[in-house]
Amino acid sequence: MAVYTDINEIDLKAFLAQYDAGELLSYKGIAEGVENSNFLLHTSKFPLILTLYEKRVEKSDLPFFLGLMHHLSERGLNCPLPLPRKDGELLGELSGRPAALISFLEGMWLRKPEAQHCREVGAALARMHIAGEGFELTRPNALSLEGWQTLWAKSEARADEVEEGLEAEIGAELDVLATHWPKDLPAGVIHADLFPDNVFFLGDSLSGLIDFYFACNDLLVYDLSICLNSWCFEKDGAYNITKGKAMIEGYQSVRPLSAAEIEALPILCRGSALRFFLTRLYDWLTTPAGALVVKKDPLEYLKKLRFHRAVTNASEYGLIA
Ligand SMILES: Nc1ncnc2c1ncn2[C@@H]1O[C@H](COP(=O)(O)OP(=O)(O)OP(=O)(O)O)[C@@H](O)[C@H]1O
Ligand SMILES: N[C@@H](CCO)C(=O)O
Repeated sequence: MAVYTDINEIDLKAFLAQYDAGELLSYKGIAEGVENSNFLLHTSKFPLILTLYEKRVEKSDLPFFLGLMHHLSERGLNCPLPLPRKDGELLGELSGRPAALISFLEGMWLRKPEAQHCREVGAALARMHIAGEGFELTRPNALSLEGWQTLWAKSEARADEVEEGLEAEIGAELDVLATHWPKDLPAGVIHADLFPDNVFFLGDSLSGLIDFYFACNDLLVYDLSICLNSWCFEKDGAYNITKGKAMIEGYQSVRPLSAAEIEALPILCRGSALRFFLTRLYDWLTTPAGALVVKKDPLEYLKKLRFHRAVTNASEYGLIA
């Protein structure tokens, strides 16, 4: 359960009084997620999500995340809208953490997405990339090449505890990625964590995207590689080419990829698999036993990384030339 910071009713009522949000009727912690503490609030006016920002979120990045949700929402993307306080600020403080209220989005995330859902996610991702144009703030990707090196330095010495030989394998992978990472591809605002639990559906229709707390400026097609990794593999570790093809077609129905972007897909998929392997590995090694959070398996992403390493051509993802 991701409630790292607890709140009490008195503090919450005082916090809420800074907003034009009505009277508090009820609140409860939300069990999902691993990054921040989330609560569902019911007030006399509307339901709201209260987020307390935890370890991996820099306070100085919050204007980017909250401003981006506002920007995307104004451009017609269905995503949560931060509620301004009476003084106009989007960010407040509760229980010693930076905190914000955002609108509640109807829908549920899919435990077993199918190809048709992957197609919708691809299209929604491309719409987000286009809607992000013109956003005036920028934020470099803290979890790209340099950030991976920093994370790795913190886990490297204990990596072989997780699987024998990992220290050498990941060290070599980082070198390959540093040498071959593409630079001159179309860039813009990316979501950077568009996993199934961050996409809501009502029935079979996509109803919205949430959790913009890794959003940043990076290569647009890198974001697609994150979605291929998180949506298009089966539980047994096999890549589902039907889902991959549907996702890429969905994306291209809104924003066609250039030849250079297509060519870069295998290396980008390797990078994004490594990114999630590294954050999971770090959490695996450092989260204390008994913490109220479900740790995610780093080896799931190691298997994906190995799959991508063997890919020689983007057509293996389901792309039709
Ligand atoms: N705007 C929203 N509307 C409805 N439910 C929401 C909203 N934001 C968050 N939630 C609920 O809270 C849960 C956790 O939210 P979120 O994914 O932002 O947390 P996180 O800790 O950042 O998670 P992650 O592990 O995906 O990074 C979601 O799965 C969803 O159930
Ligand atoms: N989506 C991430 C967690 C949030 O960074 C993962 O599954 O590892």
